[in-house]
Amino acid sequence: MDSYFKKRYNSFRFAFKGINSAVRSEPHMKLHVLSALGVIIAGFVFDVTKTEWCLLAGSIGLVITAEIFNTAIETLTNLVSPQHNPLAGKTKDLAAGAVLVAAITAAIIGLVIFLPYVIAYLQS
Ligand SMILES: Nc1ncnc2c1ncn2[C@@H]1O[C@H](COP(=O)(O)OP(=O)(O)OP(=O)(O)O)[C@@H](O)[C@H]1O
Repeated sequence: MDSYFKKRYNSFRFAFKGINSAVRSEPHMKLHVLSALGVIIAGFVFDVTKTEWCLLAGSIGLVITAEIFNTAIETLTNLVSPQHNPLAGKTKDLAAGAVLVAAITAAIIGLVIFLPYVIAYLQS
C-alpha cells in the first residue's frame, strides 16, 4: 500500500516537473500563463458568473494543455529527427496548428464574455 501511494506521489511529481519545464523553456507558454492571469484578474474585476468562470477555466486549461502537448511533440520530433525532414516539419506544424486553434477558441470565448462587461463599464 505504501508503495502504491509512493508511485502516485511520484507520478504527480513527474507531471509537475513537465509543467515546470514547459513554463521555463517555452516563451509561448509564459505568454499563455500571463494571459491566463490577466483573464483571472479580469474575471474578478467584472465579477463574472459561475458559468462564465467555468468557460474561462476550460479555455485556459485547453490552451495550456495544447501548449504542453505541442512542447512534448516538438521535443520528441527533435530527438527522433534532428536532421531536416519534411515529416518532422509537418509534425511540428500540426502540433503548432492545434495550439493556434485552441488559442483562437479561447480568444473568442474571452471576447464573448468580457466585451459586454467592458461596453457596460464604458457606458456607465
Ligand atoms: N527537423 C525538421 N525538419 C523539417 N522542418 C523542420 C524541422 N524542425 C523544424 N522544422 C520547421 O521549422 C518550423 C520551426 O521549427 P522550431 O523547431 O523552431 O519549432 P517551433 O514550433 O517554431 O518551436 P517554438 O514554439 O519553440 O518556437 C517548424 O514548424 C517546421 O515547419
